[in-house]
Amino acid sequence: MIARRGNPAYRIRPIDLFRIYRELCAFGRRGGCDTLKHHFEPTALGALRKGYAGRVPIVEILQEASVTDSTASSLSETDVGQRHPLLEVRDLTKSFGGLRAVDHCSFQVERGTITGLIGPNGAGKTTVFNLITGFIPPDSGRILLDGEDIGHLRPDQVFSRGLSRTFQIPREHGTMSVLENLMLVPAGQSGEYWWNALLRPGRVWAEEARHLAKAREVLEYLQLTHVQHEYAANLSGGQKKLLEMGRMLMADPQLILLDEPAAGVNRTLLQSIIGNIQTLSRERGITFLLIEHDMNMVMSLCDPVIVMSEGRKLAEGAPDAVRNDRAVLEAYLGGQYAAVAG
Ligand SMILES: Nc1ncnc2c1ncn2[C@@H]1O[C@H](COP(=O)(O)OP(=O)(O)OP(=O)(O)O)[C@@H](O)[C@H]1O
Repeated sequence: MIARRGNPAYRIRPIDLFRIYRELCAFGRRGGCDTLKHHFEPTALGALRKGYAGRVPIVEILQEASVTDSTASSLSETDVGQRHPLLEVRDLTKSFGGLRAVDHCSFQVERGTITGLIGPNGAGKTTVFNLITGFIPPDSGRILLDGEDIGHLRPDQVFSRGLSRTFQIPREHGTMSVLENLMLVPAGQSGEYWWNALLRPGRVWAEEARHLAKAREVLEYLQLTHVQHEYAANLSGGQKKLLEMGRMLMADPQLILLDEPAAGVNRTLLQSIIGNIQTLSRERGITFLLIEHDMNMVMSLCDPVIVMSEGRKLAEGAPDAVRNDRAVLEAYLGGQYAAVAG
């Protein structure tokens, strides 16, 4: 596609062109240029390197391809143009006996955002998380992840599609070390089957070495290396939340749902958690949807903010707009939100 610029240095073999096209399609579905370099698969990068023989920086090529090149523009129309939000909740409803916890609730989460989900106690936020992640089935409504209906899937199936979550109360394996907690995450490990250990020991070791390297990288990233051999049960509340985040990262998620990441966390670790969310969003293109009662955190970290009340979406918008929304203030009845709104 870029070969049509007329510069022979830009010529690409058809097979590489096909790979690039395929990867650009995948990229288009995932979100813009900024996140491309983090999502590009090694095969495509290899193809690009081969095609361009290192003459142009990869990111520059991709920006050209997706922004200015005419063939790439037609790609945008056919593929990127039909791009859907990363997560879409449509008309979701869930009752527990006579109590309607989620009541025809609809909202969207756009790629690359850190979206806040707030609302007074009992508004239905955690129930929405449980529905999205397959922990409970909806009574009605749809949940679409990247356009695919995931409303009927089990939690592990949702997880394998790149959607991870944390819980209000962390669910670490207390009698295992921090490192082991991370090593457990990758699904379908060959070592889970005893015959592989006998028949394919090399494969099992190689896989374990890969997971170990990744776990160490995640620990370093989250600054938990110093507690890697500690039992998870011995960690502080904040460290357990970081460990949960680490478990998410082991799965290379595209969307992370955080349920009250600030609850029970001291100020220092809270800054670390906030910093990690921002960096992961900016550098790895991970999208976040987070429930939080700490309004200072929500207002400084999230954009947009979705407000739920009595099972429904009450308001949505930029933090400042939501902060001054009368209906939102009323829903909180002059509680902590009103205090922040000043
Ligand atoms: N498994 C359940 N069985 C019965 N009622 C439930 C169940 N889960 C939630 N509820 C009820 O549904 C309503 C919404 O609860 P939910 O936990 O989703 O609210 P929330 O907005 O997350 O509240 P909070 O901010 O206090 O965590 C509440 O009245 C709650 O008591």
